Amino acid sequence: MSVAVLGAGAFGTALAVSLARQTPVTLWSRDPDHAEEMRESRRNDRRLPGTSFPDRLETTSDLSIAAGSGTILLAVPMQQLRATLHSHAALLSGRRLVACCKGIELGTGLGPVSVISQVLPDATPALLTGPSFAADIARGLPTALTLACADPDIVRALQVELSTVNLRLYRTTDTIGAEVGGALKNVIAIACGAVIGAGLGDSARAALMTRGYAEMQRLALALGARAETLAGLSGFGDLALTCTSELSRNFRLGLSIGRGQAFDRSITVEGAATAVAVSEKADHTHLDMPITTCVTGLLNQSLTLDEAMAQLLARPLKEE
Ligand SMILES: NC(=O)C1=CN([C@@H]2O[C@H](COP(=O)(O)OP(=O)(O)OC[C@H]3O[C@@H](n4cnc5c(N)ncnc54)[C@H](O)[C@@H]3O)[C@@H](O)[C@H]2O)C=CC1
Ligand SMILES: O=C(CO)COP(=O)(O)O
Repeated sequence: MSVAVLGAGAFGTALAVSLARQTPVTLWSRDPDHAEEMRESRRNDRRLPGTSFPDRLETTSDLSIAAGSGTILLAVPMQQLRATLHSHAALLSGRRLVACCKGIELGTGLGPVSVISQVLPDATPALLTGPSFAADIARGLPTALTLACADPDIVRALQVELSTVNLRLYRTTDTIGAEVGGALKNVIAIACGAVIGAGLGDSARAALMTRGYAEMQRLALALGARAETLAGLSGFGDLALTCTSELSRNFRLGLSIGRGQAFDRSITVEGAATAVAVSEKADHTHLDMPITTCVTGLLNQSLTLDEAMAQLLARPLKEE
């Protein structure tokens, strides 16, 4: 079996490097210069510096070559997923497509599996998500992730195909739970970064993580997910990683908000758009998502951090 990874960012490259230690992998970049640069240097210095490519990793900017692989991983940012699928619909239709992005689409409120299903109804969509930094995967450090696909036979086959000696995949058929956990944990990580950046303390962070988890569960259950999925790697696991590590870009965006510093908006920070998308969804469905709403307010500068904290602390007292 061979694998293609579409999107030569940090995560796509890390997955390609990891998988190419055991199987042939084609890494596709939309930019021919980038694909050629990687082919010559055997590295991706633009997005994942310091990692050498295994022999079985090839790069290309020709999607018809990449699409010859049996399984296709989509490692483009969430808000670019629909455009990528539309641009290459003829080659991707009817294929096994494993989304590797985390987020909820602006405008539609859909997660990655749902976007694939909508754009390419003949494809078999899956989602690879959970706690992992690209740098850790590329170095071959021990990692465990969730692989979600509605089809129980296909998810088993993909689990075997995409697990490696260092990358252990757990499977689930609950794609909604996996989508929501991976998306919302980034929003909560921005909130946690903000309180740490402002010096509000580890106790405040623990409160946000726990109540943020309650928001993740509330949204996921309302959409038909299973509670145990949220307790797994794609939910609790990724929340724990992202809210506690400065390697996380979402957490670092929060830190910069808390410290009143500028942040480079060209960096991929999925939680920013997802906060807006989820706030809209919460409004339509009358779901109570106070932390997500506050993060949206911080990002669009309609709220200061002091005002956001005051709002959260002044909410009516309730049962846990
Ligand atoms: N970096 C990490 O540690 C991890 C990232 N992820 C997820 O992976 C996804 C991608 O993140 P990164 O790779 O880190 O981002 P990145 O910013 O390093 O790379 C994104 C890549 O997507 C490409 N791209 C953007 N729009 C495109 C389009 N329309 N068509 C083709 N290619 C396009 C860009 O050229 C770039 O190479 C995100 O959803 C992120 O949440 C998940 C786990 C870990
Ligand atoms: O998803 C991730 C860890 O699981 C990566 O986090 P960031 O996108 O915040 O860097």
